[in-house]
Amino acid sequence: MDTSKLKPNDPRVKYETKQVRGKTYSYILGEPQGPKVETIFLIHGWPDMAFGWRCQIPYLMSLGFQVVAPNMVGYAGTDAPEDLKEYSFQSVCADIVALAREFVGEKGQIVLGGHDWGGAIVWRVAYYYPELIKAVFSVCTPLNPINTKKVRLENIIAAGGLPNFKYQLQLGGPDVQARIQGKDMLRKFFLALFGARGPGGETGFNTSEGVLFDNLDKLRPPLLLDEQELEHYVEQYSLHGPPEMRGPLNWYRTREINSEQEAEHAKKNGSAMKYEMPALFISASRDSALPPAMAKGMDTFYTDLTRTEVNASHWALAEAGHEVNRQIGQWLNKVLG
Ligand SMILES: O=C(NCCCc1ccccc1)N[C@H]1CC[C@H](OCc2c(F)cccc2F)CC1
Repeated sequence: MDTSKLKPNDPRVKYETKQVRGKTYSYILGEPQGPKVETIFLIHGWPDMAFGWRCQIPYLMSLGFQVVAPNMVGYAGTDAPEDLKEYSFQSVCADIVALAREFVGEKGQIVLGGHDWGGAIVWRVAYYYPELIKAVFSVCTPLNPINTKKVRLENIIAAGGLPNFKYQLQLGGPDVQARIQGKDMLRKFFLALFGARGPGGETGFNTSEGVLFDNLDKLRPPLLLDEQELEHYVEQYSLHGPPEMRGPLNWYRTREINSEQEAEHAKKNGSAMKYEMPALFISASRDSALPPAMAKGMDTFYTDLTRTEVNASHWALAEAGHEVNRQIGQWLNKVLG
């Protein structure tokens, strides 16, 4: 079968919706040609959508997987509720479990993969619902152990910690939501986030400041997306009326909810984390938000962790698509036998 990357509205896959815990979830569904090996769920990050897995979906279908790639809460054809609790790790995990049960039933299992925020989510799903997960992998995002300390990100950064997370302060604030509205601004926003440069090499985003609004008008191709892909991101993000970025940005407004919920969970269940299922972590050598060094010490939480690396930026799924696919395929072959 043709394993080239999906185009926008590609006829090789289906575009469906399901009601999940009171929300409409839209997702890409890829069916294998022959007998189904397993069902695999792919969870995207920010500012992305199911289409962000375009290089992986046809490849995994060719290996015999049924592939489900949801647009996560707040994104594209999925609802963007007002209530921030709907964007908390525990709520998003429950959404994924409910959607997975629609495909594999009450006793079945899935293979679960994530990129970026999706990587943070898959580690949480595998922690809270290990019985559902046959194998789990994350691209770029290392494990962030259950966070029972209620330290605010502002304080960590003011103390000189996590400088590579400083952009998250801007994203959680009002500016990007207020200033990135309408198709023209969305187009400039995606030029910035997917690596377009100005005539003097200016960037439109960096991990210490976030979106650099003054540079947005200077940005020109090339970037990691081609023209059709860029338009597809703009179209899909425009499905939510202005302020189009409210849903995606809500993912940066849940730190306190998450730490409260995780402290509550830890009080009842302890905070020991041990992953017994096969796990794969693919780091991206040039990811400025999630550098490989952040994974230091993560191995101790796993009984069966495979660690690999790809030579790529944060956008490893598209930038190093073939290598990412090769590493996932090799690992799946090893763990599924
Ligand atoms: O913000 C994210 N992605 C946007 C990247 C934008 C970008 C575009 C182009 C170039 C560079 C960057 N991702 C989140 C994903 C969850 C992460 O939180 C979990 C977590 C911890 F809190 C602490 C330790 C490890 C850990 F994974 C925090 C980054």
